[in-house]
Amino acid sequence: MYGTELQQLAGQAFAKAQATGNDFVMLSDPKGELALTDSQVQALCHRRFGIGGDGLIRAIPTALVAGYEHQAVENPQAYWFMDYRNSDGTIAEMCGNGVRAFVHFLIAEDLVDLEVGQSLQIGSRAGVKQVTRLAQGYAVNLGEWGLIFPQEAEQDSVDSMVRPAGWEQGLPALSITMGNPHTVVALPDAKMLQELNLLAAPEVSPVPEHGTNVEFVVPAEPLLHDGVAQVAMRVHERGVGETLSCGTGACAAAAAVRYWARGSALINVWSVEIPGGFVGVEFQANNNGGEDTILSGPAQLVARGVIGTD
Ligand SMILES: N[C@@H](CCC[C@H](N)C(=O)O)C(=O)O
Repeated sequence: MYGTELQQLAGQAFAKAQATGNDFVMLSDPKGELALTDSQVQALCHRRFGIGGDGLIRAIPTALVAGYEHQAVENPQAYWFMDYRNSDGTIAEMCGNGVRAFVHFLIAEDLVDLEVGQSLQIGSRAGVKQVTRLAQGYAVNLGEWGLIFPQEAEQDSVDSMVRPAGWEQGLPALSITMGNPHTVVALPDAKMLQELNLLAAPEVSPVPEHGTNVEFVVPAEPLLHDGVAQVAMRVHERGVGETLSCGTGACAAAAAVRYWARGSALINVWSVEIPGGFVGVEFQANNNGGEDTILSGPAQLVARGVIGTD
């Protein structure tokens, strides 16, 4: 299985990275020569027949990405573009864990020089994002979050229904864009979150135009610990299945719980526990009257190698 696809890529150097257990095959393509097919991505991400990963990220100069060259013109600092693919080969607009892993990879490959405290601009399908290197990990400004169905949500705080596999009834949900789509559902307790079957995709109605990632959240009681709001989350990702973490999903989860509680004082600093660890989420008012979302967390390179089919 996938022998042909791997053969076609034989000799290509790769790295493997993870960020809170969300793992990626990383490829460097400085001349824009690697036009990967869906089945090549599936082969590389396959956990038995390939390298294994929730997704694949190709580092390519922004100026060479068809349809996104303007990002390099408007923002010459955004030299590198994060070309993200889900493990099934589909393209996603953004990956919050992936962009941290991406910058870590660029540093490790000597493609950029970035000291702690310095920031870098990264081209992506969701626009140019600023990533800052922290003493431990990275923080990325993912830009403005938004409601996918604003009219419905504003009437009711509920705009969709989600039915997890094996459940008779659906649960109320809120669909949020972080550049990519998310549908967030609150569960009453941690036991229910733990027992949830996420092997099959939950049923979402209505489905946002380009599909959705589904996050299940349990807010801590009390919500605040030392001024930080705490939630636990599990996710079923579009194009992947259940993963140990989803950075944009953590931001959407915090944004949804915050939206549901908007009658009381808004909390801006959140900690999201996922099966792969913890990420931080911060909301900051921006100049457009909206709110930017800043995601922070670790990233690590776990291996380097060369694709081969001997
Ligand atoms: N795991 C990522 C999100 C990856 C893309 C997602 N599966 C989609 O299709 O939108 C993250 O950390 O944000």
